[in-house]
Amino acid sequence: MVNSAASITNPQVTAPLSPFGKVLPSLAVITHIDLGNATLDELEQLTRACEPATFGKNRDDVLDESYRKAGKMDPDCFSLMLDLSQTNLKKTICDYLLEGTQKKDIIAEQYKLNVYSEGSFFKPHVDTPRGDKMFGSLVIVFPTSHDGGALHLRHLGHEWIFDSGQALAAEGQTSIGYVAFFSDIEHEVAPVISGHRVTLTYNLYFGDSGPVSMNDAVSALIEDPELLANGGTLGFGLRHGYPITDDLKHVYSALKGSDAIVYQSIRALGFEPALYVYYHDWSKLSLGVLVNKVVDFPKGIFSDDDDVLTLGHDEGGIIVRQSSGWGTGRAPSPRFGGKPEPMEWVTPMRNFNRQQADVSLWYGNEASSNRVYGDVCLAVRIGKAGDRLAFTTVAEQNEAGRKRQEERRKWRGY
Ligand SMILES: O=C(O)CCC(=O)C(=O)O
Ligand SMILES: [Fe+2]
Repeated sequence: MVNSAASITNPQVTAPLSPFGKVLPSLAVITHIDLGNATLDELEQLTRACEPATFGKNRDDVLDESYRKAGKMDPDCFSLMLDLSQTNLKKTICDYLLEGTQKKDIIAEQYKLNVYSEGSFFKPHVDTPRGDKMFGSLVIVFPTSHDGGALHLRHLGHEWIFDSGQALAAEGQTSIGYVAFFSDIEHEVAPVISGHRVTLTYNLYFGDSGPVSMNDAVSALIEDPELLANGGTLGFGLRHGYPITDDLKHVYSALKGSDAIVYQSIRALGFEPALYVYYHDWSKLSLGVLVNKVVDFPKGIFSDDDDVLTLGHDEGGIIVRQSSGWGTGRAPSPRFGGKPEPMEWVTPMRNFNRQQADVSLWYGNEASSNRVYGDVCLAVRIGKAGDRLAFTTVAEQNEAGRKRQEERRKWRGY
């Protein structure tokens, strides 16, 4: 989700107004309202010119005022002086919402003008996707004073609230509020207590150069001889949240949206993307360990050189080192024999699927209580430049991990 109050001076809407609701062109009364300075009377006129808003239910548009109470005006009944291409909104949405190779063209299709006056609301719902390429919605809230009418967005137990009435009132200059969110986000407009919440909704689509070309984008990335020249691991942070239990097997078939596209594109190129929990080593920032399950970290203090990395490695994990960026020079624990595998993050790690555990570990010569964090990602092994498909397979890695785990068990005596 992105939201903000963008500074745009005097957004204006021109609307044909009629006391009869839907305006027929021949009967239309053309009125112009400056939504940056609208009077109460103008807003009431705008409200009256709207039709009751319907909502999409099983492919039908349904009118049910116990579910959605608001006014709507179709785009052929108004024209706006707000031109999205004159703002940086599409760029902002692209920067915050889209990742990696999806960061291309966005098409924002004007959908409806809505007026939520006193007592209006829209109960929890997800927007009906209009076509394969639709990935989300954008709501613009004009600076007309209102109390209540906050937009609540919910996803996997998280909730974000955008109280446009408060946010816009707090802005020093005339501004619009905006929220953009993915199509699978449940959202709700709380009842408007007073005033008028005037919004414009857009359907957001990927342009032609969007994720359909993901295969090409991933293949261009892998063909770059400077990227992991000697082979290594590419990491993709997951964009969506999934219910995680102790292993990750069930997540493969549940992958959604851009996560599914990345996964399929990589497989189509002959590589083997796999899901891992990436446990961070906070004391050595560029290092981490990829484990194909949630690690049940032991309680209690271990030997001197136990740390998150070695414990993860003992569980069959692969120690990886970010190959560029800050902190890349620090060494892993001496007990870990092999060299960490170089890793490049293609899309940043997100914490939607965070696993955490409290452990007591040795850092330097002091035992301390630590919270260990693991985030789920897709990782792909690639061979060296020129021979990218010569990579260690997931089965080979798992076998090596299993042997290591067995050795550690013997060594620890359990
Ligand atoms: O007005 C809003 O903030 C959201 C409206 C909405 O959910 C919709 O039009 O589908
Ligand atoms: Fe909606």
